[in-house]
Amino acid sequence: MAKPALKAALLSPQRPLGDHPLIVAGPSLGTSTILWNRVASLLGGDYDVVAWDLPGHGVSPAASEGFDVAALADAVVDLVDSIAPGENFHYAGVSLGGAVGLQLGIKHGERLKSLSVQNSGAKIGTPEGWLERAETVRTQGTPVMIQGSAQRWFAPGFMDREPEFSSRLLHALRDADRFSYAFCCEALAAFDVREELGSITVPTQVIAGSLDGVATPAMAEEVAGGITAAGGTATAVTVEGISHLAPAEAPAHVADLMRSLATWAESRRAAK
Ligand SMILES: O=C(O)CCC(=O)CC(=O)O
Repeated sequence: MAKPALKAALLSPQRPLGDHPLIVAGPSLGTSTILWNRVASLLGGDYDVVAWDLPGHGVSPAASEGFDVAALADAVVDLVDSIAPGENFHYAGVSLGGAVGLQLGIKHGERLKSLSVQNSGAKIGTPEGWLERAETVRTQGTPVMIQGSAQRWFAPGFMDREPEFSSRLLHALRDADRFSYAFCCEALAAFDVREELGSITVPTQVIAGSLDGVATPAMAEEVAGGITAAGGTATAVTVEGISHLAPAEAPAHVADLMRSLATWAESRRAAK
């Protein structure tokens, strides 16, 4: 599988990297680094926050061939090495970005200080569903997804309360490259790490939205359970009243959870 090229945006204040712990944040399918703006503004005083974009989304170039979630995880490590060579980092990701986080924990665990998996799972949806979506978007473009994704992404009332922010997120979906979006769907079709969760040893939190029908609280419990069953450290938390985009819908709660995990993981590393 080809390793796609990823680009990222620094969401914390401009300053030399390295004086603060690094948080690397990953998007859900169809969104961009915008997803992390609010959490980054809450954490950016104490952490360097770098958010990456999926191929053909936001600032990342379109992919010309398919990739899997493992290749995305490899590309995230390359990205980190290009801005902070060899540095260990806290990782947070939503849905497909969370799947990349699980893959990082499995394959590149030595690089992670902590892992925050949000609105995600060890397997998301069905291969048939993703392959059908890939074909639809390849032939009709990403605008065909806007209505359905808006319903899945946001809890009822969010778009009325936050018209500008929700519209920016949906514009990222409209502007995404259709072929890259389809490749992402195919990567999700092939993604299933339920049998590999036990190899994740980095401290992990799994955040679910109580109204998320894509990545349910039960899926978050499954991830945390798979890690703890093998002796790892993981907790599952359900945030009430939100759907599929936790950092957009509940930024203060998510930032608090991420800060708690990162602080605890840093102090545990310092004590070793
Ligand atoms: O959000 C993801 O990364 C995968 C799930 C999804 O595509 C949600 C949606 O737009 O239907």
